[in-house]
Amino acid sequence: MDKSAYPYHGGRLRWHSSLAKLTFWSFVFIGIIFIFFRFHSDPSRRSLRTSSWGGPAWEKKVQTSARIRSRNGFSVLVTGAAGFVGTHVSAALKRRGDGVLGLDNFNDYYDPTLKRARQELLERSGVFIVEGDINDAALLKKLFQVVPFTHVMHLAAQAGVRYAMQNPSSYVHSNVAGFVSLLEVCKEATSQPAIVWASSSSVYGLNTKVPFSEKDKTDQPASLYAATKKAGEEIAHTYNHIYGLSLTGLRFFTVYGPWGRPDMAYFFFTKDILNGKSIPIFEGENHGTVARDFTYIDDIVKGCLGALDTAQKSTGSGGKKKGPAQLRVFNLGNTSPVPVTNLVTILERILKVKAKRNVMKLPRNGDVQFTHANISLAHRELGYKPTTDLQAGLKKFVRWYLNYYSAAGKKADAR
Ligand SMILES: O=C(O)[C@H]1O[C@H](OP(=O)(O)OP(=O)(O)OC[C@H]2O[C@@H](n3ccc(=O)[nH]c3=O)[C@H](O)[C@@H]2O)[C@H](O)[C@@H](O)[C@@H]1O
Repeated sequence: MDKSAYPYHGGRLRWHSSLAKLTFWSFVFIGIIFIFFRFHSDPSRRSLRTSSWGGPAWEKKVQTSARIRSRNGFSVLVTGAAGFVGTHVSAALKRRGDGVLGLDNFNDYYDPTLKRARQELLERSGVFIVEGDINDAALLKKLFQVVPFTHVMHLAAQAGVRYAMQNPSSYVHSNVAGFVSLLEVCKEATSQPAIVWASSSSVYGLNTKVPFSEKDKTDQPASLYAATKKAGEEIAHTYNHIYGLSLTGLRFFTVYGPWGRPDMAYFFFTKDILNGKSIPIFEGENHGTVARDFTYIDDIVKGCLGALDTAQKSTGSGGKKKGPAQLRVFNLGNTSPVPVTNLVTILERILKVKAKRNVMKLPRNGDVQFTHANISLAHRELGYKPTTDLQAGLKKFVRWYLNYYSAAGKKADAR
């Protein structure tokens, strides 16, 4: 057929096809822009996205959750309440009659489904978690207007040692800026709360003298994570000095257990062993042992409660210091380091599956070769005495893991 005999028809076809092309390329363009903003946006901004808050119904929920139900009980704001340690501490405080209000930004550093499941667990025991970021000063101020918190258990943080190389700004955002934002609001309160917060064993960095003691220097952090926790300790000193805030930092040593963090080795080793995947096991120079002072969550919770119970009142009010206030730092470890290879052997025994071990040199990714806590100070001052060894604690973890991931058909979306 001679196409030129039908010029109009041919033009229409051409017009249709160019319209289709235009539409197609517009979608591609919009898609690229969407992907760009989804994956390249500043993580700090991403986590600042908060759900709506405020209004009489919301305030009532906040007040009810924070209401003290025991004699001499506390009213505690728990930041990072949907996190691993935050969930356990919130539940324990609630159980003994303290008022507890949670705050969490539910970011996607690891599977947020797990955080939502922890939230459900807490909600069933009467703990409400406000969805918001510690950098949101307006939200924090509002919370302090609604509830005169006696204590803040500050556990919100960007955790994980190795991830700091991938997303450094998230550490500065949460562990430095977020901490300052929280302290700013606390110091302004008419009745300043006492603050207990999570530092880390990683502040001991490249130290070689063991066990690590609070008296040791902490000026050789091996990761940005450790550096931000160390910065937190210095910031705590400043706010204590200028504003009279009572501050207690707890140096946690590799905390593990049920409802744990999927980015941690014991957790994803379990997942990978069960899936027949090989696991990378780090070793030091000349096949040197890499070991951790793994500490069971229930022991850590007891340490946290001990710290809250012995925290003295802040002395300032409305941003003005009235006198010297308490400033403390404690190691909370198990004080019996276990080589990572032994951790794997224990998991093999519990899971009844042989691991595919891929032993490799400790990468330069922020990891240190060993940790070991001296806990005599915490024992003396907080009555802290860990009672769970790694074998017993991992058994409890595996029981929870199998139950959690089989029960709801949930996928162990560990990393
Ligand atoms: O105690 C602490 O301060 C820190 O404890 C953990 O950090 P880490 O001890 O490095 O815990 P994991 O990431 O679970 O690693 C445990 C051990 O397994 C080793 N590992 C890790 C990953 C891997 O692929 N292979 C491997 O052998 C690490 O070198 C380390 O010795 C937490 O992730 C930090 O948030 C916390 O602050």
